[in-house]
Amino acid sequence: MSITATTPQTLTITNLNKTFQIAGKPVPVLKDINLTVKPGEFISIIGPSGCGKSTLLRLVVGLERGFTGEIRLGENLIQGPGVNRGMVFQEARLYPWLTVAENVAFGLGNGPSKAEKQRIVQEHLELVGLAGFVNAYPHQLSGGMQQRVSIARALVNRPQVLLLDEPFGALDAMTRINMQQEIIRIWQAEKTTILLVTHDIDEAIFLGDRVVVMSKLPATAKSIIPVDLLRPRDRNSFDFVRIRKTIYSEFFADVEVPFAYSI
Ligand SMILES: Nc1ncnc2c1ncn2[C@@H]1O[C@H](COP(=O)(O)OP(=O)(O)OP(=O)(O)O)[C@@H](O)[C@H]1O
Repeated sequence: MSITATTPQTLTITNLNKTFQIAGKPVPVLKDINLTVKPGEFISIIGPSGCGKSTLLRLVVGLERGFTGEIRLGENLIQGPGVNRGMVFQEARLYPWLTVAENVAFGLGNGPSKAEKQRIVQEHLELVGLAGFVNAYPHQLSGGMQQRVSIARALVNRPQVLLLDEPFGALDAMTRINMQQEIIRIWQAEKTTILLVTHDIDEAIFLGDRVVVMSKLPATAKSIIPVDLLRPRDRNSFDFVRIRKTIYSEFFADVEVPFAYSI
């Protein structure tokens, strides 16, 4: 059963442009990004290193200012951080001196009573499969378990949009595949809208309803490829391989590679 209270709304990114100042010079990073994400949709974002994928997520979560264009959740303009959006980073970023439960409770602030907090934390630890680790400390957990804690912490305020910035990048291959299945299970239970940045094209296809391929700087959303495959997905199926080929050619179309690739 879902523990998400609010129904997700459409996320609309319109004519989004972001320029950084680097060594006194303007560096346009994002150029005319337009993307409409349906409530509960899972979007994967891939693109060359340094093209602005993290910047895009940071703009949606409200951590980055100074842009032109609009980001809206439903009717509301996004102008800063808010509890309707949660973010998970590549490294779990847990407080080492707090227990698992205290780390998850941290995001709840002072609003709920102690008993209410305990209930919410327990629910979310069950959701990520860590109900038995309430009193453990981060150093007593594996990398995958730590990432589950950070996912629970990001979900604890029942966000409408969950932003995942290479959340499995630091994990070994087996744990990564396991976590991909876990995130699908959580997404299907919670029906949260998800934007995932990844460097792994197979991961993007395995997880996403659509894959956004960004260009090199200044980055545009140069193609948006629907992944019309039933779930659970088979990475070796003919259609998965077909979509992988399409994405590879989009991805490498404007990136110089010193080798011939074949798949
Ligand atoms: N706070 C900042 N100030 C100045 N420039 C920045 C800042 N943050 C990011 N940039 C620049 O913006 C560009 C995009 O960075 P970003 O981290 O969004 O890329 P990315 O696609 O997520 O990279 P990667 O795939 O390597 O993680 C880079 O050229 C980076 O130097």
